[in-house]
Amino acid sequence: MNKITIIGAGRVGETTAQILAEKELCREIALLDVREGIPEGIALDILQTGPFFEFDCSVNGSNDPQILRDSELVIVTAGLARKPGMSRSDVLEANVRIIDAVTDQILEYAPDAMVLMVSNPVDTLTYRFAQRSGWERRRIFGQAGVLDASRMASFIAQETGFSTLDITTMVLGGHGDTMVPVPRFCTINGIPISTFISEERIAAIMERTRQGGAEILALRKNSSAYDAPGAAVAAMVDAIVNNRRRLLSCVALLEGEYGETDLAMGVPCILGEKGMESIVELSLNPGERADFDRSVASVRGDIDRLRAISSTQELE
Ligand SMILES: NC(=O)c1ccc[n+]([C@@H]2O[C@H](COP(=O)([O-])OP(=O)(O)OC[C@H]3O[C@@H](n4cnc5c(N)ncnc54)[C@H](O)[C@@H]3O)[C@@H](O)[C@H]2O)c1
Ligand SMILES: O=C(O)C[C@H](O)C(=O)O
Repeated sequence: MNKITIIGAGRVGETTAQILAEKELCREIALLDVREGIPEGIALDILQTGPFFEFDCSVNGSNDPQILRDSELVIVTAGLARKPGMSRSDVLEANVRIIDAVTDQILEYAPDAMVLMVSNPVDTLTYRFAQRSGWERRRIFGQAGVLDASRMASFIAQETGFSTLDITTMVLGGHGDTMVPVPRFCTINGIPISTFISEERIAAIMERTRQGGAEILALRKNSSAYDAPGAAVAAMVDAIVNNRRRLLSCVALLEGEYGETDLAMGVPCILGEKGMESIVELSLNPGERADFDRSVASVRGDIDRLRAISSTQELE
């Protein structure tokens, strides 16, 4: 891939840019932010790590949205992060205004790009981008399940002492407290985790996964997570750039899959050079389906709030 632009040169944006550069996932990385000097400063700083990490792609920053021109992929990390005690949905109102502004810039300067949404609440903002852009859904997806699955894998590794390299996990649903870790689809080198971990401990790992973002936020205090989120975004970019057609849990627009429409949420997707190429429909058992439905209801609650915010904005 030639050019990737990251909108929002904050903690997640900066970490993502550094990893993309280190992995040389494109020839040009651009950072766009509203804070004066910051995107230029971060870009220069990352560029100067090139001799150590042996990359030679360019890294540029700007406050000018024209930097989006020629981007093949745009990663959106602009917006407020929650503070301790808040849910991700509590920043919906502030972030929808930012995402609308960013969407209009993408439509103007990078109308042929793919968009990877990261800003929270990510399911609802992915949906918002889709509504406002009217783009085909394969070009629009969000990051949530890759991060949540990596958290779950880390907890399973800690529990069992086995290598994370052998651990496969799957987390579906909305990226909030109702997310759906699915232990039936979690294995250690193909062997179900229930072979090694008791039912009670699996339940504890599922709950810790649901609270994974809040746990980091409580410890870091003034910052939500950004190291693992940046790595999760980079894993999705790697799948696209190298056309790996990986099966990853991504936020995707549902058009009848899982019996849902007019909704974006975490489901297993095939991610490759064309973007979100298809959604894989898993057969969920009654308990998993009930958890999934609870998550659907939660994301739909945010989408209803989104509609209320939109109509208020139209009146302003
Ligand atoms: N989906 C996930 O898994 C996941 C993981 C981590 C963080 N997040 C979310 O990502 C977002 C960013 O988190 P962060 O920790 O990097 O926050 P941050 O405050 O460090 O960075 C946000 C950046 O956005 C910029 N910004 C605001 N309005 C803008 C605009 N209109 N155009 C361009 N830039 C703009 C700010 O100036 C700031 O630099 C938050 O909403 C957070 O909740 C999501
Ligand atoms: O927890 C947050 O608010 C940030 C992000 O969604 C995360 O899961 O780390």
